[in-house]
Amino acid sequence: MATPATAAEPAILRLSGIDRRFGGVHAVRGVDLEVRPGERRAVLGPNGAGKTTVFNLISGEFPPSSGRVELFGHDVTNLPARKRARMGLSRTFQTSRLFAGLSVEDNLFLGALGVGAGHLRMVPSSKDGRLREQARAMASQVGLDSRLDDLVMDLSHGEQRQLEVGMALVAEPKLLMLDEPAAGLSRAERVKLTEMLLGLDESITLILIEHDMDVALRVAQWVTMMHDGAVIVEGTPEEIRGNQTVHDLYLGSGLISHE
Ligand SMILES: Nc1ncnc2c1ncn2[C@@H]1O[C@H](COP(=O)(O)OP(=O)(O)OP(=O)(O)O)[C@@H](O)[C@H]1O
Repeated sequence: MATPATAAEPAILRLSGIDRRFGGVHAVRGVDLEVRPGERRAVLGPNGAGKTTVFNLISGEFPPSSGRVELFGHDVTNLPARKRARMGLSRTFQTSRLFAGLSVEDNLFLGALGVGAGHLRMVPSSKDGRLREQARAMASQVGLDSRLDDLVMDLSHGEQRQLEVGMALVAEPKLLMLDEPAAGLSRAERVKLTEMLLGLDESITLILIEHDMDVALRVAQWVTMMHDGAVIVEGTPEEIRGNQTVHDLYLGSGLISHE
């Protein structure tokens, strides 16, 4: 299926027939997916559709039962998560991976150091200043500049989600993957998140799992809809809004969660 990007551009991510079973649960069934550089892609679907499992297969939390994962033109099917992170993949998780006892700035500093990518290194002090600057700039980008010195444990839920996005971004990824970044955010926070995502540098490719249709369909140029482990529809946000299957399954219910 064609995507909005030109066919001449090589894919930044290609999944070919990936399958994943957990014992008797067939969580992901023969998924093919191609994402081009700079694309904004949303992955939608009801609870249990297999979205997070696909994310885990892309980031390398575990391997597929069968099929192939290519990142930045390389076969990474059997490469561990930290190596994929070093190649330029950065992601958030549904559950927080922040350092609750450290400040916002220190979290972002550690993110800039590459802690999330699993390669913390000793930094000469000359570089320390640059990374601190990077951390502060990122706090501003995700709307946390007034909270720099505050401990993560003292942030609101919404602020923690903003920081998680900042932690993923401060590593300067080529591919950014966000797992339900709007979950639990207030309406005002969701609007801010949407603006921030729309303002991301064009060089960053974004894949987003999101139950909030306003956020997902505003940010995405292309949408992949999953159900029961498989991709059932792909299209532009307009096509997705007008698709009867999607409507029956998801949008028409008016529900965010079906379980
Ligand atoms: N580690 C695991 N062990 C066993 N079953 C799992 C595991 N991870 C996911 N599953 C199962 O795989 C299926 C797909 O789950 P997944 O979390 O990928 O769905 P999802 O679309 O991300 O759902 P949600 O929107 O609720 O996050 C579900 O039936 C889930 O219970």
